[in-house]
Amino acid sequence: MLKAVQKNATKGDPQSVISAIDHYCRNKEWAMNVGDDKGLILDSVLTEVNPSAALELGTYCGYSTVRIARLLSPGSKLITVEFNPAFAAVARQIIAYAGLQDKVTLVEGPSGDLIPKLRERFGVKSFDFVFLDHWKDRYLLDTKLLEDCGLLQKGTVLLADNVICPGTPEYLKYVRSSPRYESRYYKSNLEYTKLEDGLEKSVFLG
Ligand SMILES: CCNc1ncnc2c1ncn2[C@@H]1O[C@H](/C=C/CNC(=O)c2cc(-c3ccc(F)cc3)cc(O)c2O)[C@@H](O)[C@H]1O
Ligand SMILES: [Mg+2]
Repeated sequence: MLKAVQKNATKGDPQSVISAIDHYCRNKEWAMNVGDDKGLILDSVLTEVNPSAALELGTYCGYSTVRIARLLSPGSKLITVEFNPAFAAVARQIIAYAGLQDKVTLVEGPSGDLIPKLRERFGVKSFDFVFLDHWKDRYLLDTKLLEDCGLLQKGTVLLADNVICPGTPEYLKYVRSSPRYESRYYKSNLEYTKLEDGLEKSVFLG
């Protein structure tokens, strides 16, 4: 994937990096990026929120990191968390190739350990936007951790990938039944396939 970006994308042009990855994953080797269909929903929710502090759980190769960072207003920041050093190394190169390294802080380590340290280490008061795309059975735990650490504020938008496939049943149940969230499902399809998948947008009500 990294080679495909370096070969086919234009340095400093995030859209060309996104297109190169999508082309590679459609034609050469499938990969678990949020992809272009769900990516358009991510783009529209992000543009609507226009966050000054955004968090991504599960960088993987940095595809959604680039999608998010390219739409951030000047001075806004994205913190992305990845615990696999090999994926983090690839993501750093893809983010840099897109020219977005100044907007993105990639933190290596498990989200469970890092979330409680984000305030002291990065001066984050709270997040306006959180993209969840890491292990599906950790969405709920980490959402509760973000609540407990006071990193969510009234109006914070959580956007969760894969709520249908592979699925995040306990997370969905929580955000859809909790009085502290206003939740909505965006139907789409699993990246680079015709299978159904979707994103769940949940607004924290405080
Ligand atoms: C331990 C929890 N904390 C974590 N802290 C930091 N990074 C974490 C964490 N978990 C996982 N990660 C990282 O996030 C990424 C994991 C993503 C998991 N995603 C999926 O399993 C996934 C899987 C599919 C999928 C769908 C259909 C299939 F047939 C096969 C796969 C589609 C997707 O869009 C997916 O996001 C990796 O880079 C991993 O190293
Ligand atoms: Mg995903």
